[in-house]
Amino acid sequence: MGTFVLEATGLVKSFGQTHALAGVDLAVRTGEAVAIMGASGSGKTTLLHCLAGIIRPDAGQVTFRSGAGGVDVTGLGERERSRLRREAFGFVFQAGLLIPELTASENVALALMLNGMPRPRAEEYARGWLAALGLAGMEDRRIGQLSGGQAQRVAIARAQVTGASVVFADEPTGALDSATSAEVMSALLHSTVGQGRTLVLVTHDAQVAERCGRIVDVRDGRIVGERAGAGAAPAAGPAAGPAAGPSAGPSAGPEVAA
Ligand SMILES: Nc1ncnc2c1ncn2[C@@H]1O[C@H](COP(=O)(O)OP(=O)(O)OP(=O)(O)O)[C@@H](O)[C@H]1O
Repeated sequence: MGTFVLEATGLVKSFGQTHALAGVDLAVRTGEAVAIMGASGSGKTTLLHCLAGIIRPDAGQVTFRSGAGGVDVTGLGERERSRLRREAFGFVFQAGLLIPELTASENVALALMLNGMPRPRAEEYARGWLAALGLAGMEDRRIGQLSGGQAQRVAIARAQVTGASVVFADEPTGALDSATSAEVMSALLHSTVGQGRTLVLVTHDAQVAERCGRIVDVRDGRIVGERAGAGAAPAAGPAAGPAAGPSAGPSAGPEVAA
């Protein structure tokens, strides 16, 4: 029924004797915020990495935009998967993985420059996104001169400036206090599902998970339960327009960088 922005079937992944994923099916609709929860070692990050084409499962399939014209992510070679990740996906990790020697705006602009956009235009887009995420005036600070929450908002800007259809976040609030975590989650949700994009996140934090529309529980490499969170359900139909998104942030799609 219908198409999914991501559809995983029968995912199996082992590391030596460890069965990290033991048969996972998961279908994600455009505009959903899905939280993956579970104990340490249950397979959450492995699942996220398979969905995002970072690692290849031993068995099973991940399809991006299933239905006509869907992309078999698991069938792609390393180069094509890397291109798909750069153009269609965005990533936010606990540590942010920002480059400390660069400024906030350079960190964000880099994502566009890797897709071929000239630096002045990339920096202009980056500044727009940073302003939209409440960081106006901090564009020229190096990452070490920002608070943890501010740095995470830079990471959110970087994940989305390319117009990513799906943002993957692994413990995006893991290092933050609860007030800052709530702010960062608001920024993350507003700039993803608020714009009709899709968010898939891994978290240990029940409060963070509750803000998503859907919570999936993983145990021993399997999905053992699923429930609705308090977050909004996705709008029916295809991606909503950018009306609800950060107006100052140009959602430069991958085609802009061509
Ligand atoms: N690259 C790897 N090499 C070997 N074992 C791995 C590797 N990646 C994951 N594992 C193992 O696979 C299992 C699942 O790991 P995964 O990181 O997916 O769990 P997780 O639920 O995300 O855990 P955590 O909440 O602690 O981050 C664990 O037993 C882990 O040790």
